[in-house]
Amino acid sequence: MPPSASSAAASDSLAAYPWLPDIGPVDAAAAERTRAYLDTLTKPPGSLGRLEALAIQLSAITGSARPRVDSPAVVVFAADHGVAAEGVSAFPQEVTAQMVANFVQQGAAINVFARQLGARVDVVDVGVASPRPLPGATDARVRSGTANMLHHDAMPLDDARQAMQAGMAAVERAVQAGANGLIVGDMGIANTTASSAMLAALLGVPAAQVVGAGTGIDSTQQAHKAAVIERALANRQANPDDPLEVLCKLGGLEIAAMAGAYLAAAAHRVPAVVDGFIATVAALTACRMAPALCDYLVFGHRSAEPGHVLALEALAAQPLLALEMRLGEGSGAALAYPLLQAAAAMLSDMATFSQARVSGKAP
Ligand SMILES: O=C(O)c1ccc[n+]([C@@H]2O[C@H](COP(=O)([O-])O)[C@@H](O)[C@H]2O)c1
Ligand SMILES: Cc1cc2nc[nH]c2cc1C
Repeated sequence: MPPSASSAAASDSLAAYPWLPDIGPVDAAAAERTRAYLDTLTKPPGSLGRLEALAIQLSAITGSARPRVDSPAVVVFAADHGVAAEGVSAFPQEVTAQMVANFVQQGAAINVFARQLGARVDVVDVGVASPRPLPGATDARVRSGTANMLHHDAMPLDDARQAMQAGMAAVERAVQAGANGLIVGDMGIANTTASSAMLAALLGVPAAQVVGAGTGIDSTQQAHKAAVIERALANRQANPDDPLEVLCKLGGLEIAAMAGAYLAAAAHRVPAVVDGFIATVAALTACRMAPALCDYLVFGHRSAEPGHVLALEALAAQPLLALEMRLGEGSGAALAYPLLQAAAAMLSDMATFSQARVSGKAP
């Protein structure tokens, strides 16, 4: 996107959503300098492929010739979904709170992958349907789960805004504590239903095209899930051109918090790695609210959830990994994170042709 288009979009979003942080365009000059510098390093030009594009993006985001991403933080937002009552998940709702306890006790996949990165995991309750507070989690609960979108709007505007602000606050804490990279994850039984409904509304596609197995439902259950979503879409009539309305009518509190987290990370010029399906729907929503955001996001992986491909295409995003994972929690983003570190190390540690006295390309 040319800088003028991007800054116009940024100020448009500020006018529409004055409570969002101001996000300027990424640093095109820093990106250009890194693009040129990469060709002075001891490798055939372009031979490190998409790692080179990633290094350029890290320079564009941070404005630095030597971007640093050595101190990542993981934030997992947890919330429940009223639509779970429709039998759309393979697991019962209480698993959300139980997994929050597992995150706190360091036993989940994201804890294991975060440890490999030396990153702390902040588990933020923005809407779990359980007694509060959840020991060891950050209590930022807006309400105890959304309403069932089949019969009511998932949440009022004030709740969505509060959840987005909880996401921003979590990033603020991480950045103040020294984080220079963010891995954002989700936990919420039935949140693939909410994400699928949002995506179908935003893209104007049938639910059957975006629905998948989630935590592991079979094809009959998937047909039921798609039918529930179609009825919810008909009942809610969300305006596809109003991403905040789509979030309120069909979304979730952790989805709102993730959207806020991406926006806050971009405002701090800190790269945020987007995880799987739910995370990408949150990113799409945030990018529709503040188009300048998109250049600040790194897409970690392509999940096995079929709607993820459509969400990525809508963002023109190319994920780094494709491991057939469908876990959430930020697990795919955490596994991709070492690629950001490799891209940054390439810029800071590789010798140039002249330093290493290696001959350049033959004329
Ligand atoms: O991130 C993904 O791509 C993803 C795909 C399928 C399932 N999940 C996780 O599984 C939960 C939602 O699945 P479900 O079947 O309850 O809608 C929620 O906690 C998500 O983090 C996550
Ligand atoms: C066990 C379990 C772990 C999860 N992590 C993210 N979503 C999940 C859903 C379930 C069911």
